[in-house]
Amino acid sequence: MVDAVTAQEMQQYDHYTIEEIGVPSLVLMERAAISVTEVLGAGKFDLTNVLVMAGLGNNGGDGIAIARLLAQKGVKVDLLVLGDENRATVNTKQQLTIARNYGLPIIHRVKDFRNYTVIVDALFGIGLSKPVPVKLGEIIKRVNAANIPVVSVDVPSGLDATTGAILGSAIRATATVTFAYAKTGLLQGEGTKRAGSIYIKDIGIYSPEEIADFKVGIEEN
Ligand SMILES: NC(=O)C1=CN([C@@H]2O[C@H](COP(=O)(O)OP(=O)(O)OC[C@H]3O[C@@H](n4cnc5c(N)ncnc54)[C@H](O)[C@@H]3O)[C@@H](O)[C@H]2O)[C@H](O)CC1
Ligand SMILES: [K+]
Repeated sequence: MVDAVTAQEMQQYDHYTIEEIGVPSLVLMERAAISVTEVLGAGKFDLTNVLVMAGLGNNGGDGIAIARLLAQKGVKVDLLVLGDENRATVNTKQQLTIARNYGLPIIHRVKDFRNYTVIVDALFGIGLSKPVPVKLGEIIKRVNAANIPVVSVDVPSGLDATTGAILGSAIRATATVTFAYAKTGLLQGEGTKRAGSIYIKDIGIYSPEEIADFKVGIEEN
């Protein structure tokens, strides 16, 4: 049984699942978004007025999909997209197209984060390897100062998913919904203080070892 993985190991498992097994990355993104929406809707969070903060990487893509799923359930949600959309990943651009086709309004700045009842943090995930850009660091500080419950997607944004170090500034989450396996950075360093309650969600990504076990199990049946 795999305990916790580094960002690099998770990227390898992600790549293996997409390239070798053949699960499309947008399917993984959709399952990731559904798993976070389930945690949000499980009763621990007040969904009266939700803010989703999305970056340009695939973590942001998860966030945009979450906002769309919440809106389709009739939840009042604002979708804040930070950065130049032209620099977004392919999957995140696709999520923006889908969100717009469903008529989701997209905002690019927030006056007062205290107006929301819960904030979904999808700025950065396991792909962050250098200090967060200054402007986004300021936003992270304002969110932390607002003392509104925050649910982080995969890892608290600004945290190194492997070491648990803070890369400039990092979100202080009430809960973190992480995909497939815990990340070593959530269990050490500043990670233990920033992650909040950790939910590990199966979204269809497994280590090659676990897939090998599957095959054995299936053959024996
Ligand atoms: N591996 C999986 O299990 C799956 C992961 N998913 C999600 O994808 C992220 C990882 O996405 P990636 O594109 O590699 O990087 P990040 O989203 O973590 O972004 C970090 C990277 O992007 C640049 N960046 C992003 N936003 C900005 C911005 N506004 N300004 C400047 N730069 C920005 C930055 O350079 C960073 O280096 C993973 O955590 C999961 O959430 C899939 O959705 C499902 C499968
Ligand atoms: K995040």
